Amino acid sequence: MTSKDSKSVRRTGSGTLRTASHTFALAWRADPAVVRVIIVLSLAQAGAVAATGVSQRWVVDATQNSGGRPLGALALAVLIGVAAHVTAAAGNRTRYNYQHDLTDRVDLEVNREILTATASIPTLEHLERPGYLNRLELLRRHTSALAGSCWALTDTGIAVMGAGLSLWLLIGVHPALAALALLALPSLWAVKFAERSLARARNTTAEDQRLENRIHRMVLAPESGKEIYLAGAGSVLDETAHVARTRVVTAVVKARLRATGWQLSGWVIYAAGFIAALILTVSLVAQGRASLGDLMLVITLGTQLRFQIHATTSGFSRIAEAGHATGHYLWLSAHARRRRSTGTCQIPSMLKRGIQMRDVSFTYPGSPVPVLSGVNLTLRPGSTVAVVGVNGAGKTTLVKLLSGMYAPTAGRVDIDGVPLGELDIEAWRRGLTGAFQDFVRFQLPVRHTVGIGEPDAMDSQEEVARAVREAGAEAIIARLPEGLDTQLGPVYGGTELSQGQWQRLALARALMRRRPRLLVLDEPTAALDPLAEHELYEAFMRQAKAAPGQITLLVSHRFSTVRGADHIVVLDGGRVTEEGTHTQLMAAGGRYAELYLTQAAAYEEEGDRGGGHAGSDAR
Ligand SMILES: Nc1ncnc2c1ncn2[C@@H]1O[C@H](COP(=O)(O)OP(=O)(O)OP(=O)(O)O)[C@@H](O)[C@H]1O
Repeated sequence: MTSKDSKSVRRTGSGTLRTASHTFALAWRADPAVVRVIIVLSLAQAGAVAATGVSQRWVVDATQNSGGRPLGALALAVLIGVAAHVTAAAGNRTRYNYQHDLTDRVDLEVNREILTATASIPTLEHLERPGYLNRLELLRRHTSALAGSCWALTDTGIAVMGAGLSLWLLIGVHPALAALALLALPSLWAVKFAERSLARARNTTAEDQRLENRIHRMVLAPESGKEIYLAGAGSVLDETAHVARTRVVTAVVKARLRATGWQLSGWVIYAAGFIAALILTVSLVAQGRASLGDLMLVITLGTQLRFQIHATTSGFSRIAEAGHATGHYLWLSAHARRRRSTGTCQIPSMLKRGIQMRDVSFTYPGSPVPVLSGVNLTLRPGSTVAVVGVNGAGKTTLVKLLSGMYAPTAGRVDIDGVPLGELDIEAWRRGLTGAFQDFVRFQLPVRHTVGIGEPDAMDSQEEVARAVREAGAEAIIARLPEGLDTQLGPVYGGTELSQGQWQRLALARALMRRRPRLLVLDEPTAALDPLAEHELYEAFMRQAKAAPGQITLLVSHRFSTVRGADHIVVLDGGRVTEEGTHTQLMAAGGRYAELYLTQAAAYEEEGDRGGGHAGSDAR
């Protein structure tokens, strides 16, 4: 083991202790009375096996010399034996049930902590890093081990105490019987090797586990199910998931087989030692140096020592599993702490200087090619800014940087002169709202599907009705059986909407937030017909003019919509190639003018053919 390895083992060891004390605190908070009961039962459990052995020795010896021992002592020995047996059997079951229940409750809390830590990271870029996602997957799969880490430690402590007591009694019969403990060591080592090999197998197949989960979710989700059905891609995806699963299972089964081999050889060594211990005790009895009661004690404790050592080793393996999950848990907590926004500057209630992008460049994690390069832009308060460009030009990426979902790789984004990183990011988020092309279908009652756009007002009938009205979605609600209370989506037996209707509700959701500093509309009307889109944008631009501190950022491929914006930015290959008003850009006769005229000609042609559908765009 290198010094680096041993350092990391030490770190995980102390990390397991730290996590165990944290989960113990969570269990205590959940139910202190139950924790007390578990501790008492655990301590009783530690002495139960030794007490059973001693009482059996007394009973046998008392029966042998019934004249020498009073009947009362025999009765006491029997009583102790019965009490120890009941404690071992019933107490163990009760303790196990209580521990199980508390572990489930702590598991819930731990999962909540994981979500909170993930959500506290201000940007979203970590959600696209395979390394991060793999560790998160491993952590999520082992949260119950983490939640039970305090019981893994106490159970192991109790098993060690119990085994210690048994050994002490065995040594009392003959010191050589202490060798039984030494002979149990190989099985302890075997557990350690087995755990390591299992952890390695899990780590190396984390990506396959994630792939299989994702494919299953995709196949079962109605949104992706449609395309998979039409393409007949179910069997191909099924095969991919199957291959990934097979790789996981093969690696884990191989590791388990190796583990079983190690453990079996450990137990064979112990069994040989136990037989030798029995032969030794029988010879001691024959020589009169030990009583039949001692032989009984060796049989009972020798058999039980095997279980106690098994409990110790499985306790160690639970600690190792918890340690494995602890490593990921501590990493996530540290990562979230490091990435947590430290900005404290407050955002003015109304932007005065607006948003400036200064020499901004951006490359997605893991990608060698920059998506945005040297972008300089000013978005003035009270204006509507439209961003146009062909597919892949970097429009959505620009929106992600402006809203703080991603941090620029170079350059900076200033809000009223303050770098985004120095702002109280939560406050900045509360000042944002937006609707996107890939909107979410929240399958909830309509009032919450819309209201969730402003959690503080989601139960306000008035606010939800206003947002619905402004998004032009009143006609959709009027047709629903229970109006705003209608459950949406087939997953919960609710009403299904068309793509365009869902999109209208997504727009209404974006409009729930009153007086945002930045309203982002990133092709949120792609599923609407062109006339409806045009009317909506006209309405948005009118509203934007009436809100002096607000910036409305509009991404669209439809130039008839874009021309009404105060400022138009043309992106090409991640660079700003033109900017200005529609009139200025047309006069310049550049790329914008070319795209605009091409699209206008297409509209006219279609109109001449009697289609009257101005829906083509500049893609
Ligand atoms: N999460 C991501 N990881 C890596 N590359 C990405 C990611 N998202 C987008 N890209 C790449 O960034 C480039 C710009 O994408 P972006 O979505 O910003 O373009 P866009 O102009 O909005 O395109 P569209 O008009 O098709 O919506 C594309 O080449 C795309 O492949």
